[in-house]
This record gives sequence, C-alpha cells and structure tokens, in this order.
Amino acid sequence: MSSAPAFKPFNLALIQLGEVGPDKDANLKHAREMIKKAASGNGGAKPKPDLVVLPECFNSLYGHVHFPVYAETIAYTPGQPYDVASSESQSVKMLSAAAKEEGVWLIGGSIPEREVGTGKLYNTATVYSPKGELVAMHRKVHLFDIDIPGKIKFKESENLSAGNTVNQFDTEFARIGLGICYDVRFPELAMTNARRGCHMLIYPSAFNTTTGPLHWELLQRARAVDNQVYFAMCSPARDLNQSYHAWGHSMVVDPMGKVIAETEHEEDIVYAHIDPKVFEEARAGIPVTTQRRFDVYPDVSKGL
Ligand SMILES: NC(=O)CCC(=O)C(=O)O
Repeated sequence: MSSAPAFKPFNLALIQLGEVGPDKDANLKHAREMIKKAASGNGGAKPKPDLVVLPECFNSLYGHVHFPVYAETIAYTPGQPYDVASSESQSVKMLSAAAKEEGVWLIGGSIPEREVGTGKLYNTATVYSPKGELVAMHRKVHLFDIDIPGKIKFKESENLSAGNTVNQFDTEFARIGLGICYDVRFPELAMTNARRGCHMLIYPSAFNTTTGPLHWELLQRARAVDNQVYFAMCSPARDLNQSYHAWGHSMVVDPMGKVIAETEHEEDIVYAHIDPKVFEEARAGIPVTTQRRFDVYPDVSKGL
C-alpha cells in the first residue's frame, strides 16, 4: 500500500437525512438539496466543508424486503477509471454531479447495489472526488443480522451478500477508512484500516432505537481510542412513520475519544473541524502505536 498523504486540517459535514420514503426520485432530490445546503455551510453560517457524508441506505427504505426493489448496478472496479456518464446507477450520477457542482469530497452514504453477472445484492457506499470521479467503494462486510426478543429482529442476509474487502481512499488532506454501520462492532476492520494509515474512519450508518442508546457512542469512542483516529458515523433522521426507526445522533469523535460534534434525532447537518494536532498529540502522549506486543499476540491486521 502506498504511503498515506500528510494529515492536514479539514472540515467535515454529516447529513442526518430526513424524508427518506418509498419514492426514490424524491429521496434523491432531497439528498441533492441537503448536499447543497451542507456544502454551503448552511448558507455561510459554518465553514465550507471539504468532505460531506450521507447516511446508510439514503435513497431507499431500510429493510431486507426493500433491497431488491431499490437495487442499482454500479459496476465499479477499484483502481480502474469509472465512466459516470455511462453508469446505469441514477444514484451514482446524482452523487457524482453533486460532488462536482459543490466542489466537495462526498461519501455517498450507502445504497442497495446489484452486482453485474451474479445478481448478488450488497449494501454499498461510494465515494466521489470534487471532480465528480468515483474513487472508492465499500460493500458492508458484516451484515446486520440480530434478534433481540421483543425489541428488534433484522436480517440483512435474507437478501444481501457480504462484501469481502477493506476499503479506504486518499484526499489531499487525509486517508479515510470506510465501514457501514454494523461494521463498527468488529474492531478488526477499523484496526486494519488504521494500520493502513487512515487518519479518520467514517461509517454511513442507521443504528436502531434499541441498541443506539447503549452502543452508538460507546462503539465510536472505543474505535477512536483503540486506534487513535478520528471516527464518525452518519445516521438518517428518525421517522416514526417508517418500519425502521433510526437512532440518529450523527457524531464525530476525536482520537482521544472525545465527542466533538453530535446532534439529536431530527434532520440536521453536523459540522466538525478535524485537527491533526489532536491525532499527533494522542499518539505522542499515549504511544500504543509503538508498544504493541506481536510477540505475545498476533497482528490481526496483517495479511490483508
Ligand atoms: N444498519 C445497521 O447495520 C444497524 C446496526 C445496529 O443497529 C447495531 O446495533 O449494530
């Protein structure tokens, strides 16, 4: 893997998107408007962000029965140039145009994706440069299959396949690692991206209202502290008219584990300034990155 770019200060905006309903065109239109609003720093009230993020499943209802209905074909091969103009995905076209027109890096949340050839479905995040190029993709590696009796039962694996790669991308200000929601529960994924030189890990997400109050903040602060990286998760707003109730609380955590930005559960945009000094001071003051004992336990991030 090439060496990471120098970590420079940058501004981040997480769009806690509301109004996600059954009409995909309406969802895309609203997401486009919110990208514009975020990229303008709420019309100049906040510094213009360098990187804007949408939540998990931003163009469709969230639930295994919906994935086949909303799935789009992307046909992206990592490392190969991608011709957005000939893409079959209307979401990719919108996101690419939005990144270019607003002049921002954009993590386009995630969408249900149908793989060419196999027809397999994935929960997939795509990333765009300010030129509108599709530069990275992450297929959710750990599918959200849980059953908490009387509370929540969810089985993404009914319709989705799991991704099998660890993904990150480079900007002119940082190397950013990707995950999607339930991926946060697996420290190995975050650890692998951190060992690959990521300065920040960002997960489009949609936690639920049972586990959210207990685990949403805890897991992000844990992943931030054990890897000494910035960590952010971007949720949809809560909509009690839909079957899935998102926890909301989109959040940014610094490498010391401090929550530096957060919102409640309504539609909102969370802004944060990402300062490399905090990252450098955390690593200098608590030097775990140089104190690991791979003579005692294996380095699980090796070999990928
Ligand atoms: N969309 C998801 O992966 C939800 C994960 C979640 O709520 C959890 O508790 O984990």
